[in-house]
Amino acid sequence: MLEVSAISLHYGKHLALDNVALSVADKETVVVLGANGAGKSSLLKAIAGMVRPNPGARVNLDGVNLVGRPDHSFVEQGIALVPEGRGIFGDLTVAENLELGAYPRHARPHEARQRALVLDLFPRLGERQQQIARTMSGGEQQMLAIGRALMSCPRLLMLDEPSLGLAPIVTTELFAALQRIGQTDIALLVVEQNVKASLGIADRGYLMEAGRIVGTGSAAALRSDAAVQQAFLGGAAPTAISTGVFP
Ligand SMILES: Nc1ncnc2c1ncn2[C@@H]1O[C@H](COP(=O)(O)OP(=O)(O)OP(=O)(O)O)[C@@H](O)[C@H]1O
Repeated sequence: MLEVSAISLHYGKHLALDNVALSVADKETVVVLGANGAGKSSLLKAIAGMVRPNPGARVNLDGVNLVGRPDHSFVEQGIALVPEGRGIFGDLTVAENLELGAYPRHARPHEARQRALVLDLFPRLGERQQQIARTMSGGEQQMLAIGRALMSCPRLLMLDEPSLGLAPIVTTELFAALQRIGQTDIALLVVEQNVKASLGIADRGYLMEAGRIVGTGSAAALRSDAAVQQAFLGGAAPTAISTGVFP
């Protein structure tokens, strides 16, 4: 469904993404792993149309290249990003945030259905409809951010560090909800420092280092890979990972 290729991105002279290629199949859950600064957030932003990669880049959704189109057309094509830091409207209520999520024209006819899906996934949002978003806990705000993204009827939901700053029990709850979303028609592309939890819900994964994809494999293969274990699962500092882990 999503085929990304030749994505290079400069911030001034700094090459943040170097010829990245990646794919996500229909209904698939894919995780992107990498140390801080590897380029994971930049990659999601490029796929969401929030930053413009270098000429020649392709973000193909069902064969249509979206690069160069205005950013709202990425949402209209069914791509939603829950950014790091959540991106909710803190001064608005839960209900208002969800309503704004359904703003894209294609999503409006499905607002009631999507709201039902969101409240089924996150019953707490139903109990807090009139609460001002910024007064909610971090976990509740993350649920609202995901709920707001779901209101836009995405076919591809991307999440940037959804568990950042959350307590372990809240993270468990969050990943259970993501797993349920992954069982629907929605494909997921997740960037996450919690490698264990993200590989637990993923079908496949990619490893990024210094702006490049350096490995890919099934979630099971990644989980048992020595380099991944040492860098992310064994308690060693998640610095650089060796290249060519999955040639
Ligand atoms: N707006 C920007 N201007 C300049 N440099 C940037 C900008 N955004 C990111 N960078 C740089 O690009 C590189 C990739 O950053 P990015 O945030 O994509 O990495 P990341 O893997 O998501 O890291 P983290 O896990 O720390 O968020 C880093 O070196 C970062 O400092």
